[in-house]
Amino acid sequence: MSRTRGGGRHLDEDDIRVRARGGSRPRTRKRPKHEDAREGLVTAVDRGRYRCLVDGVPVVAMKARELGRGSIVVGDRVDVVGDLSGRPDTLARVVRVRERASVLRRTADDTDPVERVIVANADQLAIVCALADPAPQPRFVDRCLVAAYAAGLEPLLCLTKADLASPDEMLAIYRPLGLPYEVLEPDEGLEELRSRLAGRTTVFVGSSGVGKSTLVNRLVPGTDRAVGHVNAVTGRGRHTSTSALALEFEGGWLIDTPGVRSFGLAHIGPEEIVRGFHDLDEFAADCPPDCTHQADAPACAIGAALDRGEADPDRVASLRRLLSSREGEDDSEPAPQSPTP
Ligand SMILES: Nc1nc2c(ncn2[C@@H]2O[C@H](COP(=O)(O)OP(=O)(O)OP(=O)(O)O)[C@@H](O)[C@H]2O)c(=O)[nH]1
Ligand SMILES: [Zn+2]
Repeated sequence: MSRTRGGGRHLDEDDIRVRARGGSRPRTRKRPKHEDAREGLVTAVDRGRYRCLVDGVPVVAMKARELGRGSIVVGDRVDVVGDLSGRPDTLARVVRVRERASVLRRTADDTDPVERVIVANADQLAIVCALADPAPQPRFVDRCLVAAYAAGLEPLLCLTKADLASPDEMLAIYRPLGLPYEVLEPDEGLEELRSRLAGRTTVFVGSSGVGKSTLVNRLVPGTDRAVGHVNAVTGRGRHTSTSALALEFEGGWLIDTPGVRSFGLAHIGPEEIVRGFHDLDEFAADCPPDCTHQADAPACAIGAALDRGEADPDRVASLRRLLSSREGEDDSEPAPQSPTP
């Protein structure tokens, strides 16, 4: 039972708005609890339409009015009612968003007070960074790490284009963080990476040209078409404007984020970053309120632990670098190799 008034004609955004505002809605027989709702997973969002996988069938849905302004994002587990056939020109309704196990957020830049949830329920953040062409951007990686720690996602560093340059320098920077990482070449197998992705929900982020699409395509062949030419929500032939797209992968999900080039970190406090450093977090409990934990912070307990030889200097340097990554705005330029004390 499609909600179209005029039969199975093409629905567009205006149709929906008109109908949602319209006063006479003979179709709504009240089903307050939506007992017939089925659970779905949101795999793409495009201008008020949600593509949901419901019992293995991709269904396009709109948001039920009763949900108000709350956001629905890729990765959300939702309850869906209405036409769940998945046939063209049918439109179901999302009536509930289930509690999220995690939310990955961003702001447009570090001063933007409006934070936006990009993806829900992910558990891993694959940070794609090229070793050359474009030059590695540790600053971008740092900001992604901060976003991952704040969201409670496990970071996974994917260093691409290893055929062009050595990973040694980048690995030296990130080794103290104990990150899982993958060094990737175009002609080498992806077995280890695959095993790290299987059964999990992984968000891929990367700045332009680092080879993220190439990598996602190698993992899930055929996504090029889905992303580039066919609208991921409606399946129709026009370019998509989705900001994220979930692809099934070996018992889990890969979530590509074509529109996400950087993370504004305005919404993330220093505590959330320190929380990602389990070995330093306990020292921080003794810091004065609003401690910056930087080298010049008075009475910083992390600094004191460093002086006593109880904190790992490389870890402290990494923490300080991540803390200061909140202060800049521009992700796009390669980071100056700042020698952190
Ligand atoms: N040498 C080399 N080139 C690669 C590798 N991976 C991707 N490339 C090339 O790098 C360029 C950018 O790759 P994309 O996969 O489009 O990069 P992207 O990160 O998706 O960037 P956008 O398309 O801007 O989102 C393309 O010309 C690829 O062929 C690699 O491992 N080695
Ligand atoms: Zn401190």
